[in-house]
Amino acid sequence: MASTTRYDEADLEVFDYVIIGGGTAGLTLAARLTEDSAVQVAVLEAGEKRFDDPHINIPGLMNTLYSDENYDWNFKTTPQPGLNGRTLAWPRGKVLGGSSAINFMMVAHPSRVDLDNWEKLGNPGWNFDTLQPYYRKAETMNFPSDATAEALGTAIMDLVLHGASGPVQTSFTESPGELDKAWGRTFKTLGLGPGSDPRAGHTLGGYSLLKFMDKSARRSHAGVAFYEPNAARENLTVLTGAFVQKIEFDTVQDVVTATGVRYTIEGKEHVIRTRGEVILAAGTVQSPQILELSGIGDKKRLENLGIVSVLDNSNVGENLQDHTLAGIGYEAIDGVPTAEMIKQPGVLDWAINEWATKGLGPLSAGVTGTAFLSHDSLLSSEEKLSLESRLEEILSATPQPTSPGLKKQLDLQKKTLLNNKEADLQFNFGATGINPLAGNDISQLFNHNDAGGYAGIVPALTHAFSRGSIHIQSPDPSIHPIIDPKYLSHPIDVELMISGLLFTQKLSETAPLSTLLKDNPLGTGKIIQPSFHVEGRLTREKAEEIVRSSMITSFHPVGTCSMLPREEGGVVDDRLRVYGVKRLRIVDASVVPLIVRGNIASTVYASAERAADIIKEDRKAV
Ligand SMILES: Cc1cc2nc3c(=O)[nH]c(=O)nc-3n(C[C@H](O)[C@H](O)[C@H](O)COP(=O)(O)OP(=O)(O)OC[C@H]3O[C@@H](n4cnc5c(N)ncnc54)[C@H](O)[C@@H]3O)c2cc1C
Repeated sequence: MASTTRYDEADLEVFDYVIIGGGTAGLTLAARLTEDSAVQVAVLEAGEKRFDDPHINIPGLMNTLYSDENYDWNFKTTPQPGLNGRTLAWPRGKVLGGSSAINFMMVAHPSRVDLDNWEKLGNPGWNFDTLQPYYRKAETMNFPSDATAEALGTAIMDLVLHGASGPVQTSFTESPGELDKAWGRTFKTLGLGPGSDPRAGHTLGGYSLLKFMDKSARRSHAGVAFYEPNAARENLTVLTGAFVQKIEFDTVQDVVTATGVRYTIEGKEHVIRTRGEVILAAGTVQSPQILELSGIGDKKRLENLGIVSVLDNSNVGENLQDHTLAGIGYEAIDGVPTAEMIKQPGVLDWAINEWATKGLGPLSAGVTGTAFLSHDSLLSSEEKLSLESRLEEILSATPQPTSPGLKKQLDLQKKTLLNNKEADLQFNFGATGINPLAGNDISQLFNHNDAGGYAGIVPALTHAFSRGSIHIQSPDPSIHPIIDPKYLSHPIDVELMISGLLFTQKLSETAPLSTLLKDNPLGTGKIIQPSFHVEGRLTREKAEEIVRSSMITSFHPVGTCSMLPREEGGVVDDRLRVYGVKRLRIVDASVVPLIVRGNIASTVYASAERAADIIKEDRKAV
């Protein structure tokens, strides 16, 4: 039985806005648009409302969410030639709250250059300065206790840059272990400590990160942040278990206008109508899927599937970009707490109790550290010279993009890459081992059979050069689209991932982290987790093998309905209106035209906050 609000009545109403997808962006929009009690909003969400579910709420249980159809759409990529032909799992949240309810809860921030690039690509008003207030608007940052602040070195946090009254709660874990405390200090030893709050727009270096959780270490996601406090609003209707099939249009004298949405609930078909707009917020996989199912996309592709073309735009589903990661576990010395301790009898029950009663313990932690580094700071000066000449070589040898839009994007990316003040890699850190074979089932990512406890150091690309696509393969909405990210199809991505893995070795050998990790008895550095089969030291060749055999998504796909000029790859304009259709917008991660560094949920919230203001302005102007 679907847990719904007034779905039986919804067919009879006509709404000002019908939002497809009650996820990160969709619920942000719904909350902001219904601040005006005269505006009627309906949200259609295929997943259910699971606000009291411990699997969602307890940070350390996040791995139990993946591959489970109660939470995850369970998408898979096509076999990836760059990854030895492997097929990867692509988790996406199928629950009220969307992917914010199943993500790793890491809070990150793009650089000024990242966001200013959006404007340079032809989107006036989308830049660092215009978006910065919206990051604050969405957030309430909870300061850590004095002891935690001291242990984690959070003095860099600048109150002015954070929100104090927004719906989404952010906090630090109040139970840092020895490894968590060592992370930021290790970067300081290397002279790579951050000089300012990561939100300043230019910060590089390693630090302990904020998580999307409240003071009691409960996950703060779009469902509990934006929907729960507003659930009683008369003008907000949220239908869960509502699976959208397609958008309905009226076409009069070649003018196509969105008028409603067809969806099924418990197998029965319904149509919900709007006098205003349909807003697609189904995420990077399903926003292009729903457009194509509705007849918006490449005409030939759709007609081959028997779908009547409503609007020919071959940009739909293209420009797919993602972050990718491949990590290594280094063995912790005996007695240093790691996630593996949960395997001991009785510890899980104790840990759940610690979390439930005090918001503390190992389950309140998860990923605790991150770092943003330019390739410039990764290596010795000799290695750096060799890498830089290789980068130049690869960049000039790689075939140039034929589309003018992609050329503009890659030119901006090259500038970022060659700018030593911009990050090329993110390094994530948690006191846990990693399963190198978990690519096809993320629920197994932290499950491994190696004896001992580990510290996982996980480099991730910040600005991948590879581009892929997502397209439907059937007119049946229940058939998953074809997801082909073309990982590592650009050789720069391979080079950077290799450099990232090599740098993990350097980190493991730098104090204080090094003092908490076991030495290899053969005198070859620290002990790398046995499943990675590294004998002796990690070399470039071995690192490439690990990248190709264990690299996975970093879960941040964007770009499939890019906000760009149409002739340069765009699906929506700078007011997020779908080109060629009236009363249809897209607001979610799919509109991001060029991927930004780090975890993107904060950027999705900020963009949706800004989108709400744009939509309100446009409503006034009518
Ligand atoms: C495993 C994982 C880990 C991540 N870790 C982090 C992290 O630590 N930090 C971070 O900042 N970001 C992280 N991210 C990324 C971030 O969470 C997402 O980029 C962001 O939440 C996407 O927001 P969205 O609004 O675009 O889509 P979503 O939040 O996914 O919302 C889309 C919604 O639309 C619904 N929907 C889709 N199709 C239909 C349909 N046909 N009918 C009805 N409803 C539909 C979905 O069920 C979903 O609720 C992670 C993501 C994942 C999956």
